[in-house]
Amino acid sequence: MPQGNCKCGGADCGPVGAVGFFRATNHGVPAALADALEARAAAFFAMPLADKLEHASARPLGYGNKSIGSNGDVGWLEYLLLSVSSGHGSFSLPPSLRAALDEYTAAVREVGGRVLELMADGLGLDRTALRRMVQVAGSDELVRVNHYPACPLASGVTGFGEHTDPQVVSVLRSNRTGGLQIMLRDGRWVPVAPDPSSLFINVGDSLQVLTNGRFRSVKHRVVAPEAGQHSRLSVIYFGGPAPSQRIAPLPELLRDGEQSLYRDFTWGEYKNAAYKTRLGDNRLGPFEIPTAGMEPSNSDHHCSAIAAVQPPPPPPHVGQVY
Ligand SMILES: O=C(O)CCC(=O)C(=O)O
Ligand SMILES: [Fe+2]
Repeated sequence: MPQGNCKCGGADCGPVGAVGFFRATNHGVPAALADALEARAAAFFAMPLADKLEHASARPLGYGNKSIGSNGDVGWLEYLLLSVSSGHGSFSLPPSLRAALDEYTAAVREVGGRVLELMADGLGLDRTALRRMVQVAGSDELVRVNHYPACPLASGVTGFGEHTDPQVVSVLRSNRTGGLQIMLRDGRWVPVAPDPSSLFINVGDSLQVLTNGRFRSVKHRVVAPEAGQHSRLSVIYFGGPAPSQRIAPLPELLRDGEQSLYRDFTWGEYKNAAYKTRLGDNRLGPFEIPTAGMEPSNSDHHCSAIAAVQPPPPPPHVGQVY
């Protein structure tokens, strides 16, 4: 970011560990906005379940509890999922929460847009080439507030099962409670040290396709806090395109003779296909074009019931860029 830093922390920035995930500091989103949202969201999640369920009518948008998507994925969490573009959807929220969400989302959306401009610059594209796909009338931008209470009875419980984010880019902030883990290219899971003053940027599946695999979406998951730990609260902005947006490797990026790794699809088609799958499935699998000498990627990863996740090995490096 022009006035910020995207730090690269050494060994894990190399070819083995380079995945589409980094931490942005000095991003310009005032801490007061995030703090206000965190307080309002905590008050919302502290309400009786019956009151919260009144906000669950707009599925898949609205309030959700333990169930993620409609295909049986569960996690130890509750959440609010809202559309940014359509004014957070049609259901009512406490006005103070809505106002805090609006203000925070506008600020973090700007960070997402600027990250996309810098990525486009770095790729030698027109500066607006990526941003204009997701920050345009009709685009499918979402904001999600996840609340993971401490699990009193067990440790290592799945809060949010492993997955990649389907959109172009995601911008995440959490409170001081950890739990987020990402998978390095060699399959190792590493914890991400929580840092409420930073924003964590994820490459989504759509950006992987647009760059023909130059930028890779990163698998991530969340382990719920244990008894005695504070709840984890995270807020994520997802930059997704308009349903009619064609998702295909950008021709400007393809070198002479370079084959597209994916067949063309629209964001609407991808979303429809993704909603029929499980969270941990390789949702790009059906769109991959097998290339000579390359196995199609494995698409039978499932992360289903609330279950203990394999504890990660000691982290080789924590908290910066992976
Ligand atoms: O809550 C988190 O830290 C991450 C959640 C997540 O990956 C998501 O909502 O897509
Ligand atoms: Fe995610």
